[in-house]
Amino acid sequence: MTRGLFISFEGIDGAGKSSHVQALAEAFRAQGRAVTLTREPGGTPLAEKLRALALNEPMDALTEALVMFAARRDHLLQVIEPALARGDVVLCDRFTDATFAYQGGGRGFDWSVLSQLERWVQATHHAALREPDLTLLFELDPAIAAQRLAGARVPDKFESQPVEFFTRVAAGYGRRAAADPARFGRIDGDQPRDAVWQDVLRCVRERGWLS
Ligand SMILES: Nc1ncnc2c1ncn2[C@@H]1O[C@H](COP(=O)(O)OP(=O)(O)O)[C@@H](O)[C@H]1O
Ligand SMILES: Cc1cn([C@H]2C[C@H](O)[C@@H](COP(=O)(O)OP(=O)(O)O)O2)c(=O)[nH]c1=O
Repeated sequence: MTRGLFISFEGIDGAGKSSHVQALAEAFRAQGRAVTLTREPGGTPLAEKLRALALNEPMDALTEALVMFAARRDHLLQVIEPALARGDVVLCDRFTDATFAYQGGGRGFDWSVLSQLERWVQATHHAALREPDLTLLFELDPAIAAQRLAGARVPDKFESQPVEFFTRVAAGYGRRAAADPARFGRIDGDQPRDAVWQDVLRCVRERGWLS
């Protein structure tokens, strides 16, 4: 049976990841793979309710981290683990690196507490610590990301944060990538869309997952 694959997409808001999630799903389907396309926070009815709270209601950093991990636990058990067990390619728009980047880096919440929560939440019957096989990290100067987002959509609680917040978020992502470089494919988001897409394809192809 085909082994499941778990790929997450990360980056500060406005880094340009969204259109590539759908395109990568189509590339895998074109080669005969079943794809589960999902997102965090969210991906189940319960986790989508938690998403609406997390993205709209003011709350302290620990509450925010707990809501993110509660949503993640439900999503992992209901959607991600069953899909991986079927042999699907799971493409997830954000996963735990976002909690380290936003709640850890952005909000300044304790990194070691997040590591403990990660170990608790991501232990399942299938894996001692479920993590993506590959994380595509879209990197872009926060000032350029803010320019791209201006006028593009109504900002949520995170998107309306100042540029300095996203500088800290980006540093949080950098810290996660430095701790586990083999898991990360770092993509330069400051390129035309097609060049970014070619870099996405290269990261997946060099692992032998797409021809
Ligand atoms: N390579 C690119 N160059 C210029 N603008 C881009 C590029 N990729 C995306 N955009 C635009 O930037 C904005 C944010 O992109 P989006 O994919 O929604 O970012 P994210 O999902 O990372 O928050 C959108 O208006 C999008 O059309
Ligand atoms: C998964 C996750 C997301 N977030 C934030 C990052 C984003 O600002 C927001 C939702 O992500 P996203 O779906 O990328 O937003 P959009 O639909 O506007 O592109 O939630 C956290 O703060 N912590 C987390 O653990």
